Amino acid sequence: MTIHSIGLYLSNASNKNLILEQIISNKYLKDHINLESLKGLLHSTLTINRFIEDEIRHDKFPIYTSENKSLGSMSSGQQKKALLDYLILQRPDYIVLDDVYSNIDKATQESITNTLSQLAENTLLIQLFFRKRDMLPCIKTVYTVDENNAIIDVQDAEVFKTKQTISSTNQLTLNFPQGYDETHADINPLVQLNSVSVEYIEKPVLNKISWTIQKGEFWQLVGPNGSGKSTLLSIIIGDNPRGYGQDMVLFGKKKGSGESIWDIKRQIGYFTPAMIQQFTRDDTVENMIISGLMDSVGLYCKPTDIQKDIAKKWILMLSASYCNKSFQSLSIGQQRMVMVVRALVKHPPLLILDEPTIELDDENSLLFIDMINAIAKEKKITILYVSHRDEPGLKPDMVYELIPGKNGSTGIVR
Ligand SMILES: Nc1ncnc2c1ncn2[C@@H]1O[C@H](COP(=O)(O)OP(=O)(O)OP(=O)(O)O)[C@@H](O)[C@H]1O
Repeated sequence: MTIHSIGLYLSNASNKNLILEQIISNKYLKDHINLESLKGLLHSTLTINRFIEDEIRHDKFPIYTSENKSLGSMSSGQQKKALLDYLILQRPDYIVLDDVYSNIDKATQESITNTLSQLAENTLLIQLFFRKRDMLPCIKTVYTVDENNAIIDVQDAEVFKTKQTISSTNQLTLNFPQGYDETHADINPLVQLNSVSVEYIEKPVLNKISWTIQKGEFWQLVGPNGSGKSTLLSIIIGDNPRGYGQDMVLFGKKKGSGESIWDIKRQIGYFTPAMIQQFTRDDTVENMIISGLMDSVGLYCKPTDIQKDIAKKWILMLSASYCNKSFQSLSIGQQRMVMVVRALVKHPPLLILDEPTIELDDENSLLFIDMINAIAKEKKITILYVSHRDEPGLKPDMVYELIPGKNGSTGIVR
C-alpha cells in the first residue's frame, strides 16, 4: 500500500485543539481518510504536558535520554525531540504532528525532516502547520482549513507551494504614548553579566558568560536546544535561585546588594506565548493592559481613572477598534500584540520576548514582527528576543550565541 502523508494548513482563527481531538477520534478527516481501527499517536505539547503530569503524579518516566532522566528536566526543544523518538518506537499506523518544528533548533529540524521523510514511507503522517515554509517535504496533499475549522481546499502539495505567501506591508506605525520611558532614562548598561556560570545537579549549563546589554539595543539570543537560553533568561529575570552569588549588575544594582526580586521584575516586560494560557477569564483588552501595571494575572481591584487613561492611550496606539473589545475575541496575532503592550505599559527598560512567534500563522507573524520592528526603531526600549526561527524582516542589532561545551555553554557576540 502506498501511503500519502497529508498536511493541514491552519490559520490562527481555527481551533487547533478541537481539530486535533477530532482527528484522533476519526471524525475530522473521515470524508478523506478512514483512520478507524488504525493506531494513531499525537506529537504535540499537549502530549508532553500529559507525560510530565504523569511524572509528577505517578512517578512514571517512560521518556528519557542519556542526558535527562525525565521529560520535566529537559529543555522545550529536547522534550519535543524525545517525544518524537518515543512515539516512533511505538510503531503507530499514523502520527499527528502538531507544529512539529516549533522550539526546535535548526540542526535538529534537519534531522527531524530526514527521520520523518523515511518514516513517511510506511507510516501515515498528518502534519498541522501554520507557516507555509514549515510544510514537510514528504507531504503529498494539503488541506486548507478556514476559521470555522472546515476544510475549504484540497491541493496537491506542489501546487500549494506555488501559491503566493503573504508578504510584510511594513505599514504599522506606532505612536507611543508620551513619556513611556521617562522613569528609566539614566540606567546604562541595563544588564552586565560577569563570568556567570550555572549548573543543575552535576550538569554544567552556562560556562563563564560575560554579556553587557546597553540601553536601546535590540538583541537576539540564539543557541541549540539545551544550550541554556531559558536558564540565562531566568537568571536575568530573577526567577532562578542559581542567580544568587553571581557577579551581575542588573539595572544599575549589583546582585546581592539588597535588591528585591520585585525591584528587578519592575524593570522587565516579559512575554512568552505560554503566558496567554494563564489568562482564561473573558477580560476586556483594557483590563488586560491595566493588569500589566500591577504585574498580575487578571485584575483584582477596581482600576483608577489614571490607570484607565494610561491603558486607553496604549490601546489607541494599537488601534481604536480594540476599545471595549474582549481579549478572547481577538485573533491570536492581535492577542500577542496586546500582551506585548501589557508588558510595555509599566515602562520597563527591558522587553524580553521568548519564542514569541510560535504558532502564529503567516499573516499574524508578519503583524507581530512589524510591531517589534516599530518598537526597536524607537530605540527607547531594549529588546531581548529569543528564537530559533529566522524571521525575514526582523532585524536585531546584535546576536548573542550560546555554544555548548563539556563545561557548559560559552557565549559569543556576532
Ligand atoms: N530543572 C532542571 N533540572 C535539570 N536540568 C535542567 C533543568 N532545567 C533545565 N535543565 C537542563 O539545562 C539545560 C539548558 O536548558 P534550557 O531550557 O536553558 O535550554 P534552552 O537553550 O532554553 O533550550 P530550548 O532551545 O530547547 O528551549 C538542558 O540540558 C536541560 O536539560
